[in-house]
Amino acid sequence: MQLIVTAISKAYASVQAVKQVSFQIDSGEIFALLGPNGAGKSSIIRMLVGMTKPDSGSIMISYQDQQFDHVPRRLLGYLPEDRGLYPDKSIEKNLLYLAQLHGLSKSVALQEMDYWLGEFELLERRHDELKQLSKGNQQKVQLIAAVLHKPALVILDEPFSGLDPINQEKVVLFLQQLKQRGMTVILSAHQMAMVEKLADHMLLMAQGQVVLAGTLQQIQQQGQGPREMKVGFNSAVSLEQLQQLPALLLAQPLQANHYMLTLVNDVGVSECLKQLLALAELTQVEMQTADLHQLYLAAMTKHNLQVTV
Ligand SMILES: Nc1ncnc2c1ncn2[C@@H]1O[C@H](COP(=O)(O)OP(=O)(O)OP(=O)(O)O)[C@@H](O)[C@H]1O
Repeated sequence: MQLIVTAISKAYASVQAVKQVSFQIDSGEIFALLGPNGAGKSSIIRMLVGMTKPDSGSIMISYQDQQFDHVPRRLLGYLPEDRGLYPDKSIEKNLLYLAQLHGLSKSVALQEMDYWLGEFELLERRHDELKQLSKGNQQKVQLIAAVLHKPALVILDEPFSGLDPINQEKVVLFLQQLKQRGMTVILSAHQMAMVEKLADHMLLMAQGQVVLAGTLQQIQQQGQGPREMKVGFNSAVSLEQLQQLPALLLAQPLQANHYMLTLVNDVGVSECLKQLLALAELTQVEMQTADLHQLYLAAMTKHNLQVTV
Protein backbone atom coordinates (compact mmCIF):
# COMPACT_ATOMS: atom_id res chain seq x y z
CA MET A 1 0.00 0.00 0.00
CA GLN A 2 1.38 3.35 -1.01
CA LEU A 3 -0.36 6.72 -0.85
CA ILE A 4 0.75 9.70 -2.91
CA VAL A 5 -1.10 12.89 -2.15
CA THR A 6 -0.35 15.78 -4.45
CA ALA A 7 -1.35 19.39 -3.78
CA ILE A 8 -4.85 18.67 -2.43
CA SER A 9 -7.07 21.58 -1.42
CA LYS A 10 -10.51 21.60 0.17
CA ALA A 11 -12.85 24.48 1.02
CA TYR A 12 -16.13 24.43 2.98
CA ALA A 13 -18.14 27.55 2.08
CA SER A 14 -15.80 30.38 3.08
CA VAL A 15 -13.32 28.20 5.05
CA GLN A 16 -10.24 27.02 3.17
CA ALA A 17 -9.67 23.91 5.30
CA VAL A 18 -6.79 22.37 3.30
CA LYS A 19 -4.40 24.27 1.04
CA GLN A 20 -2.09 22.57 -1.44
CA VAL A 21 -1.02 19.73 0.84
CA SER A 22 1.29 17.01 -0.51
CA PHE A 23 2.80 13.95 1.15
CA GLN A 24 3.68 10.33 0.53
CA ILE A 25 3.15 7.31 2.77
CA ASP A 26 4.90 4.03 2.09
CA SER A 27 3.74 0.55 2.97
CA GLY A 28 4.08 -0.42 6.63
CA GLU A 29 4.73 3.10 7.87
CA ILE A 30 3.16 4.91 10.80
CA PHE A 31 2.35 8.41 9.56
CA ALA A 32 1.16 11.16 11.91
CA LEU A 33 -0.94 14.20 11.05
CA LEU A 34 -0.33 16.90 13.65
CA GLY A 35 -1.57 20.42 14.21
CA PRO A 36 -3.88 22.54 16.34
CA ASN A 37 -7.68 22.26 16.30
CA GLY A 38 -8.98 23.28 12.91
CA ALA A 39 -5.63 22.71 11.16
CA GLY A 40 -7.27 20.47 8.56
CA LYS A 41 -6.26 16.99 9.76
CA SER A 42 -9.75 15.46 9.75
CA SER A 43 -10.50 17.09 6.41
CA ILE A 44 -7.51 15.28 4.92
CA ILE A 45 -8.61 12.01 6.50
CA ARG A 46 -12.14 12.44 5.11
CA MET A 47 -10.68 12.87 1.61
CA LEU A 48 -8.44 9.80 2.01
CA VAL A 49 -11.38 7.60 3.00
CA GLY A 50 -13.56 8.98 0.19
CA MET A 51 -16.14 10.78 2.36
CA THR A 52 -15.37 13.98 0.42
CA LYS A 53 -13.36 14.76 -2.66
CA PRO A 54 -10.55 17.30 -2.95
CA ASP A 55 -11.46 20.51 -4.85
CA SER A 56 -8.11 20.21 -6.60
CA GLY A 57 -5.01 18.05 -6.46
CA SER A 58 -4.91 14.27 -6.45
CA ILE A 59 -4.84 11.23 -4.19
CA MET A 60 -3.30 8.08 -5.60
CA ILE A 61 -3.43 4.87 -3.64
CA SER A 62 -1.61 1.82 -4.96
CA TYR A 63 -2.24 -1.68 -3.65
CA GLN A 64 -1.19 -4.91 -5.35
CA ASP A 65 -1.04 -3.41 -8.87
CA GLN A 66 -4.36 -1.62 -8.43
CA GLN A 67 -4.86 2.12 -8.08
CA PHE A 68 -7.59 4.10 -6.35
CA ASP A 69 -8.42 7.76 -5.70
CA HIS A 70 -9.43 6.95 -2.12
CA VAL A 71 -8.92 3.99 0.19
CA PRO A 72 -11.39 1.22 -0.73
CA ARG A 73 -13.57 0.09 2.18
CA ARG A 74 -12.29 -3.47 2.12
CA LEU A 75 -8.72 -2.28 2.71
CA LEU A 76 -9.57 0.29 5.35
CA GLY A 77 -9.78 0.22 9.15
CA TYR A 78 -11.16 3.56 10.25
CA LEU A 79 -11.59 5.24 13.61
CA PRO A 80 -13.57 8.35 12.69
CA GLU A 81 -13.62 11.60 14.64
CA ASP A 82 -17.28 10.95 15.51
CA ARG A 83 -17.15 7.48 17.01
CA GLY A 84 -20.03 5.21 16.03
CA LEU A 85 -20.87 1.92 17.74
CA TYR A 86 -24.13 0.72 19.30
CA PRO A 87 -24.23 1.85 22.95
CA ASP A 88 -27.03 -0.56 23.93
CA LYS A 89 -25.25 -3.64 22.60
CA SER A 90 -22.46 -5.56 24.31
CA ILE A 91 -18.80 -5.22 23.37
CA GLU A 92 -18.92 -8.68 21.84
CA LYS A 93 -22.07 -8.04 19.79
CA ASN A 94 -20.68 -4.74 18.49
CA LEU A 95 -17.36 -6.24 17.45
CA LEU A 96 -18.75 -9.44 15.93
CA TYR A 97 -21.34 -7.47 13.97
CA LEU A 98 -18.68 -5.21 12.49
CA ALA A 99 -16.27 -8.05 11.76
CA GLN A 100 -19.00 -9.96 9.93
CA LEU A 101 -19.92 -6.84 7.94
CA HIS A 102 -16.31 -6.90 6.77
CA GLY A 103 -16.74 -10.53 5.69
CA LEU A 104 -14.83 -12.22 8.52
CA SER A 105 -15.98 -15.69 9.55
CA LYS A 106 -17.28 -15.93 13.12
CA SER A 107 -14.36 -18.11 14.23
CA VAL A 108 -11.69 -15.71 12.91
CA ALA A 109 -13.62 -12.75 14.29
CA LEU A 110 -13.79 -14.39 17.74
CA GLN A 111 -10.10 -15.22 17.66
CA GLU A 112 -9.10 -11.66 16.72
CA MET A 113 -11.55 -10.16 19.17
CA ASP A 114 -10.27 -12.27 22.08
CA TYR A 115 -6.71 -11.33 21.26
CA TRP A 116 -7.30 -7.57 21.25
CA LEU A 117 -9.70 -7.61 24.21
CA GLY A 118 -6.94 -9.42 26.12
CA GLU A 119 -4.38 -6.82 25.08
CA PHE A 120 -6.65 -4.04 26.34
CA GLU A 121 -7.67 -5.95 29.49
CA LEU A 122 -11.34 -6.05 28.51
CA LEU A 123 -11.89 -9.79 28.17
CA GLU A 124 -14.03 -10.12 31.30
CA ARG A 125 -16.22 -7.25 30.19
CA ARG A 126 -17.09 -8.66 26.78
CA HIS A 127 -20.79 -9.02 27.68
CA ASP A 128 -21.12 -5.51 29.11
CA GLU A 129 -23.10 -2.99 27.10
CA LEU A 130 -20.91 -0.34 25.56
CA LYS A 131 -22.69 2.43 27.43
CA GLN A 132 -21.67 0.83 30.76
CA LEU A 133 -17.98 1.33 29.95
CA SER A 134 -15.88 4.35 30.82
CA LYS A 135 -15.02 6.73 27.97
CA GLY A 136 -11.50 5.29 27.84
CA ASN A 137 -12.71 1.69 27.63
CA GLN A 138 -15.22 2.63 24.91
CA GLN A 139 -12.33 4.17 23.02
CA LYS A 140 -10.41 0.89 23.26
CA VAL A 141 -13.38 -1.02 21.83
CA GLN A 142 -13.54 1.50 18.99
CA LEU A 143 -9.86 0.86 18.25
CA ILE A 144 -10.42 -2.90 18.19
CA ALA A 145 -13.41 -2.39 15.88
CA ALA A 146 -11.15 -0.53 13.43
CA VAL A 147 -8.65 -3.39 13.05
CA LEU A 148 -10.53 -6.63 13.63
CA HIS A 149 -10.81 -7.38 9.92
CA LYS A 150 -7.01 -6.97 9.43
CA PRO A 151 -7.14 -4.04 7.00
CA ALA A 152 -4.08 -3.06 4.96
CA LEU A 153 -4.47 0.59 6.00
CA VAL A 154 -5.64 1.83 9.38
CA ILE A 155 -6.68 5.48 9.78
CA LEU A 156 -7.21 6.63 13.34
CA ASP A 157 -8.52 10.11 14.06
CA GLU A 158 -7.22 10.98 17.55
CA PRO A 159 -6.72 7.46 18.95
CA PHE A 160 -5.32 8.80 22.26
CA SER A 161 -8.21 11.12 23.06
CA GLY A 162 -9.94 10.46 26.37
CA LEU A 163 -7.30 7.98 27.56
CA ASP A 164 -5.23 8.19 30.75
CA PRO A 165 -1.41 7.94 30.46
CA ILE A 166 -1.34 4.17 31.07
CA ASN A 167 -3.96 3.52 28.42
CA GLN A 168 -2.18 5.91 26.04
CA GLU A 169 0.90 3.68 26.42
CA LYS A 170 -1.32 0.66 25.65
CA VAL A 171 -2.40 2.35 22.44
CA VAL A 172 1.26 2.91 21.56
CA LEU A 173 1.83 -0.85 21.94
CA PHE A 174 -1.33 -1.55 19.94
CA LEU A 175 -0.10 0.65 17.08
CA GLN A 176 3.35 -0.95 17.19
CA GLN A 177 1.69 -4.35 16.86
CA LEU A 178 -0.29 -3.16 13.82
CA LYS A 179 2.99 -2.08 12.23
CA GLN A 180 4.59 -5.45 13.05
CA ARG A 181 1.64 -7.12 11.31
CA GLY A 182 2.51 -5.12 8.18
CA MET A 183 -0.37 -2.64 8.34
CA THR A 184 0.11 0.95 7.24
CA VAL A 185 -1.16 3.40 9.85
CA ILE A 186 -2.23 7.04 9.59
CA LEU A 187 -3.15 8.82 12.79
CA SER A 188 -3.97 12.31 13.87
CA ALA A 189 -3.03 13.27 17.39
CA HIS A 190 -2.26 16.03 19.85
CA GLN A 191 -0.05 13.92 22.14
CA MET A 192 3.44 14.69 20.89
CA ALA A 193 5.19 12.36 23.35
CA MET A 194 3.21 9.40 21.94
CA VAL A 195 3.73 10.43 18.33
CA GLU A 196 7.46 10.80 18.92
CA LYS A 197 7.66 7.14 19.97
CA LEU A 198 5.68 5.87 17.01
CA ALA A 199 5.67 7.85 13.83
CA ASP A 200 8.05 7.09 10.99
CA HIS A 201 7.00 10.28 9.23
CA MET A 202 4.87 13.20 10.30
CA LEU A 203 3.17 16.23 8.84
CA LEU A 204 2.69 19.25 11.05
CA MET A 205 -0.13 21.44 9.73
CA ALA A 206 -1.57 24.80 10.62
CA GLN A 207 -4.46 26.64 8.99
CA GLY A 208 -4.70 24.04 6.25
CA GLN A 209 -1.04 24.23 5.26
CA VAL A 210 2.05 22.13 5.89
CA VAL A 211 4.37 23.75 8.41
CA LEU A 212 6.91 20.95 8.96
CA ALA A 213 7.22 17.48 7.43
CA GLY A 214 9.51 14.48 7.59
CA THR A 215 11.01 12.10 10.12
CA LEU A 216 11.54 13.35 13.69
CA GLN A 217 15.20 13.86 12.85
CA GLN A 218 14.38 15.86 9.71
CA ILE A 219 11.88 17.95 11.66
CA GLN A 220 14.48 18.58 14.36
CA GLN A 221 16.78 19.90 11.64
CA GLN A 222 14.10 22.10 10.03
CA GLY A 223 12.35 23.23 13.19
CA GLN A 224 13.19 26.29 15.20
CA GLY A 225 13.04 24.54 18.55
CA PRO A 226 14.44 26.20 21.63
CA ARG A 227 18.18 25.72 21.29
CA GLU A 228 19.61 24.64 24.58
CA MET A 229 23.15 23.92 25.58
CA LYS A 230 24.61 22.40 28.73
CA VAL A 231 27.99 23.95 29.58
CA GLY A 232 30.62 23.67 32.32
CA PHE A 233 33.37 26.17 33.13
CA ASN A 234 36.79 25.42 34.66
CA SER A 235 36.48 28.37 37.03
CA ALA A 236 33.72 30.33 38.77
CA VAL A 237 31.26 32.06 36.43
CA SER A 238 28.22 33.71 38.00
CA LEU A 239 24.63 33.62 36.81
CA GLU A 240 24.73 37.44 36.56
CA GLN A 241 27.70 37.30 34.15
CA LEU A 242 25.82 34.86 31.92
CA GLN A 243 22.61 36.88 32.02
CA GLN A 244 24.51 39.82 30.55
CA LEU A 245 25.61 37.91 27.44
CA PRO A 246 23.65 39.05 24.35
CA ALA A 247 23.68 35.48 22.92
CA LEU A 248 21.66 34.06 25.81
CA LEU A 249 17.95 34.14 26.42
CA LEU A 250 18.12 32.17 29.65
CA ALA A 251 20.69 30.60 31.99
CA GLN A 252 19.80 28.07 34.67
CA PRO A 253 22.39 26.90 37.21
CA LEU A 254 23.05 23.15 37.47
CA GLN A 255 25.88 21.82 39.66
CA ALA A 256 28.88 24.08 40.48
CA ASN A 257 30.00 26.10 37.44
CA HIS A 258 27.60 24.22 35.17
CA TYR A 259 24.60 25.81 33.49
CA MET A 260 21.77 25.02 31.08
CA LEU A 261 21.68 27.84 28.53
CA THR A 262 18.99 28.80 26.02
CA LEU A 263 20.30 30.65 23.00
CA VAL A 264 18.60 33.71 21.56
CA ASN A 265 16.99 32.81 18.21
CA ASP A 266 19.22 33.57 15.22
CA VAL A 267 22.42 33.57 17.29
CA GLY A 268 24.81 30.92 16.01
CA VAL A 269 26.44 28.39 18.32
CA SER A 270 29.93 29.69 17.43
CA GLU A 271 28.98 33.26 18.38
CA CYS A 272 27.59 31.98 21.67
CA LEU A 273 30.74 29.96 22.39
CA LYS A 274 32.87 33.05 21.69
CA GLN A 275 30.95 35.01 24.32
CA LEU A 276 31.19 32.16 26.84
CA LEU A 277 34.93 31.68 26.30
CA ALA A 278 35.45 35.35 27.07
CA LEU A 279 34.30 34.52 30.63
CA ALA A 280 36.27 31.30 31.29
CA GLU A 281 37.52 28.10 29.70
CA LEU A 282 34.82 25.53 28.94
CA THR A 283 35.05 21.98 30.28
CA GLN A 284 31.72 20.77 28.81
CA VAL A 285 29.53 21.78 25.86
CA GLU A 286 26.50 19.60 25.09
CA MET A 287 23.79 20.70 22.64
CA GLN A 288 20.33 19.51 23.70
CA THR A 289 17.93 18.45 20.91
CA ALA A 290 14.38 19.75 21.11
CA ASP A 291 11.65 17.14 21.49
CA LEU A 292 8.56 17.10 19.27
CA HIS A 293 6.48 18.98 21.83
CA GLN A 294 9.00 21.85 21.89
CA LEU A 295 9.35 21.81 18.09
CA TYR A 296 5.56 21.96 17.74
CA LEU A 297 5.28 24.92 20.10
CA ALA A 298 8.16 26.72 18.39
CA ALA A 299 6.67 26.13 14.92
CA MET A 300 3.28 27.43 16.05
CA THR A 301 4.85 30.50 17.68
CA LYS A 302 6.88 31.16 14.56
CA HIS A 303 3.73 31.01 12.45
CA ASN A 304 1.98 33.19 14.99
CA LEU A 305 -0.64 30.54 15.59
CA GLN A 306 -2.71 29.64 18.56
CA VAL A 307 -1.16 26.77 20.49
CA THR A 308 -3.61 24.09 21.59
CA VAL A 309 -1.56 21.17 22.88
N1 LIG B 1 -18.28 20.13 7.18
C1 LIG B 1 -17.71 21.31 7.40
N2 LIG B 1 -18.33 22.47 7.09
C2 LIG B 1 -17.73 23.66 7.29
N3 LIG B 1 -16.51 23.84 7.78
C3 LIG B 1 -15.83 22.72 8.12
C4 LIG B 1 -16.39 21.41 7.95
N4 LIG B 1 -15.47 20.50 8.37
C5 LIG B 1 -14.39 21.22 8.80
N5 LIG B 1 -14.61 22.54 8.64
C6 LIG B 1 -13.64 23.61 8.96
O1 LIG B 1 -12.43 23.29 8.29
C7 LIG B 1 -11.32 23.61 9.12
C8 LIG B 1 -10.47 22.35 9.34
O2 LIG B 1 -11.22 21.46 10.15
P1 LIG B 1 -10.73 19.98 10.50
O3 LIG B 1 -11.83 19.31 11.23
O4 LIG B 1 -10.21 19.34 9.27
O5 LIG B 1 -9.51 20.29 11.50
P2 LIG B 1 -8.71 19.31 12.47
O6 LIG B 1 -7.27 19.62 12.27
O7 LIG B 1 -9.13 17.93 12.27
O8 LIG B 1 -9.16 19.83 13.91
P3 LIG B 1 -9.35 19.02 15.31
O9 LIG B 1 -7.98 18.79 15.86
O10 LIG B 1 -10.13 19.99 16.13
O11 LIG B 1 -10.11 17.77 15.02
C9 LIG B 1 -11.86 24.21 10.40
O12 LIG B 1 -11.85 25.61 10.25
C10 LIG B 1 -13.30 23.67 10.43
O13 LIG B 1 -14.15 24.56 11.13
